[in-house]
Amino acid sequence: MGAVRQVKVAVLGAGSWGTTVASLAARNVDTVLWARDAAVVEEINDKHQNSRYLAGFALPRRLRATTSLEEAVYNADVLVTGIPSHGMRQVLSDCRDFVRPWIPIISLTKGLEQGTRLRMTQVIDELLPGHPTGLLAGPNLATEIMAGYAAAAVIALPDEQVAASLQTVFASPRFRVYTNTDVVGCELGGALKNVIAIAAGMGTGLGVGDNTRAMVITRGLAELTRLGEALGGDPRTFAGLTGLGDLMATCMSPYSRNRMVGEKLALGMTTEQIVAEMNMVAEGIKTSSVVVELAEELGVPVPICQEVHGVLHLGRSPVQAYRGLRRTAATSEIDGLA
Ligand SMILES: NC(=O)C1=CN([C@@H]2O[C@H](COP(=O)(O)OP(=O)(O)OC[C@H]3O[C@@H](n4cnc5c(N)ncnc54)[C@H](O)[C@@H]3O)[C@@H](O)[C@H]2O)C=CC1
Ligand SMILES: O=C(CO)COP(=O)(O)O
Repeated sequence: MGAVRQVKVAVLGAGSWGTTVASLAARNVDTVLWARDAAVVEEINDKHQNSRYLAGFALPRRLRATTSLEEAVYNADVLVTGIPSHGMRQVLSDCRDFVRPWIPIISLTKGLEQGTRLRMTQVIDELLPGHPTGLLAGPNLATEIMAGYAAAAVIALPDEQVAASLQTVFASPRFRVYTNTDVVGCELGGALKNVIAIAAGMGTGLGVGDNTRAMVITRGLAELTRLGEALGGDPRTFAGLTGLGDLMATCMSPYSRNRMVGEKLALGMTTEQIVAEMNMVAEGIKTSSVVVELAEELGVPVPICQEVHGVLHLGRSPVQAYRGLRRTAATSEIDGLA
């Protein structure tokens, strides 16, 4: 993939992040963005904007959009999927007849599939077997990237050379793209941090102190690392951009949708009310259930995720959740299990 300008990229999903990554790629290579909504496609092609998801930002003029999956995908050299986890399987299934057999497929999604409990690259491997499959992740709040703030991400694929060949597709002077071969660790970091961000948001909403929030973030990292390692991730990955880095960005930023969900729960809203008034996805809501199931099956303690799940899905209150966390026994910081 040396002659990068000749590479054709298809990005599926024109939400905040799909549109942002397509905008990054369009500055380097020929890029087409697939959206299911004709009005979104029309606005991107005619006005170079996506006001529903990225209001106020100008998109590259060379970025094209289409509602046709076949048109987006049939001659792509790289397929990028920015569909929320609950819709990924269906969209992949709809486009599998058009995808060329050898091309890399890169997931942008930070969630686990309900029911199957699969990571998104596993869902891709199931529906489109035989492709080099990986992901792009890191502390990357879409609106900050669009506004031009510097950031870094990781492109993770099992083959280092394929990962390295894709760096230039997404990178810019303000967007550093590192490589990693630990797909499992990078993918789990991105999915699990969303659940901890809901806990951090609840803390913000309840008015806890900064020390308390730091405790939640740090012990959240311990939880994420423990479960991630049990599921096959490299412990070093969780201290990197896709683990600690993304956890910090998401827990600290008022732009994070997951943190916002936590804040609204603390104000007394129910999960159903919050989802009903959101026009974007907060993956941590669904992923919290999968995390609790996986942790129980593997015997890995995840007290913070369990409290978040309790508030989101079992009617516990955020105050009860924070009281519950205070009651968790403090054991050895490094080897302890809670
Ligand atoms: N927004 C951000 O800053 C970042 C988001 N992500 C991840 O990227 C993924 C996508 O998130 P966003 O673009 O932010 O979400 P969004 O809520 O802004 O947009 C979601 C997009 O997916 C489409 N969609 C929803 N359900 C669908 C379905 N069943 N079938 C087909 N299309 C469907 C929507 O029409 C919309 O275009 C999520 O997993 C998120 O965690 C990752 C990094 C940064
Ligand atoms: O993953 C993200 C930043 O890296 C975006 O987080 P939210 O989905 O919580 O907005």
